[in-house]
Amino acid sequence: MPVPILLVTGFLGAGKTTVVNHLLAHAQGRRIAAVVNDFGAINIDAELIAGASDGVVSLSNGCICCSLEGDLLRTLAGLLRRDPPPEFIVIETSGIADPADIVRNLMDPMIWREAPLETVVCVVDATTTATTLKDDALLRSQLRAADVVALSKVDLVDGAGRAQLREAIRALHSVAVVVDALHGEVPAALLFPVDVDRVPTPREVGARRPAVDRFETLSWTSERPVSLPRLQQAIGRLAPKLARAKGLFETVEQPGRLMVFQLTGGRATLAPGGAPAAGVPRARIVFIAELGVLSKAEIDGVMEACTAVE
Ligand SMILES: Nc1nc2c(ncn2[C@@H]2O[C@H](COP(=O)(O)OP(=O)(O)OP(=O)(O)O)[C@@H](O)[C@H]2O)c(=O)[nH]1
Repeated sequence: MPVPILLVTGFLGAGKTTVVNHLLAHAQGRRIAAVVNDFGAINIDAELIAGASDGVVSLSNGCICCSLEGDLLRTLAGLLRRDPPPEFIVIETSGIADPADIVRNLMDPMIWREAPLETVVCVVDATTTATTLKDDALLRSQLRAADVVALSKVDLVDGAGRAQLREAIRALHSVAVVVDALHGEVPAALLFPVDVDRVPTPREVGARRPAVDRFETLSWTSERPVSLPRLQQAIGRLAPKLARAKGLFETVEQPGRLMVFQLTGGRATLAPGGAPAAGVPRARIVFIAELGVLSKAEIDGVMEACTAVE
């Protein structure tokens, strides 16, 4: 039986992991394997994915649309050799991935025969303005690859903003189904094929584009817990330069449990995470910025002050 692939794409921090987690939580007994690509050296997403019944494979420190494309194909081949193989495979791209290149690779005849690409979902942060969507080539490419556009964070915009964004999406890519996806809620029927005997049609893909390095990732780790008031100050300083940050760490205030830190679209949030794992640093944060905007020395300088003992 072919194993359908669901590709989840979308810009940095759009809400892809949230969509994947919602999907896995509503898998209704289906055996799903998740492949998660984080651009940074530390794959935070793999730890934030819960409930992939057939396991999570993490690909980090590069992008599966370019530097890690061979790793993706090898990973898929490995999943298909499992006994029993998964019933579905979900691939979460990194936020800087151009899905057109991934789609092209997934049409490799060997992969296509055993694991056809069924659906491409593009998660779009509903707070994105119509102008940004039109002006950003990467966002446009992510959108144009999609069968389904899932609007995340609809709770953060009013009806008029949402309507404008929907109109801009329709103007760029009228064939996609656009749905509101508050906290990742995309209807399963849009993602899982109803008719398992139907073979997906191969997709048209354009010529390969040269990879353009627009973002870089910097990782910071520490064996010491983070002080929350100091972190707040540090993020206040760094935020204007950041496209995205996320991390897992213990805090001075509540040692012995992990906090999940997220910064996207200038909004920082902190949520309780699981128990700290042995053998990994107590604090791990990945920062993503436009090339040349931030240096490792600056990150280290600002972040080390968050752990300094009085
Ligand atoms: N308010 C609100 N926040 C959301 C919603 N969906 C996702 N988020 C938050 O947005 C932040 C980023 O979500 P993720 O799912 O990690 O985004 P991502 O696209 O996987 O991020 P990258 O993999 O780093 O590109 C997290 O703090 C989520 O909790 C939503 O519908 N509403």
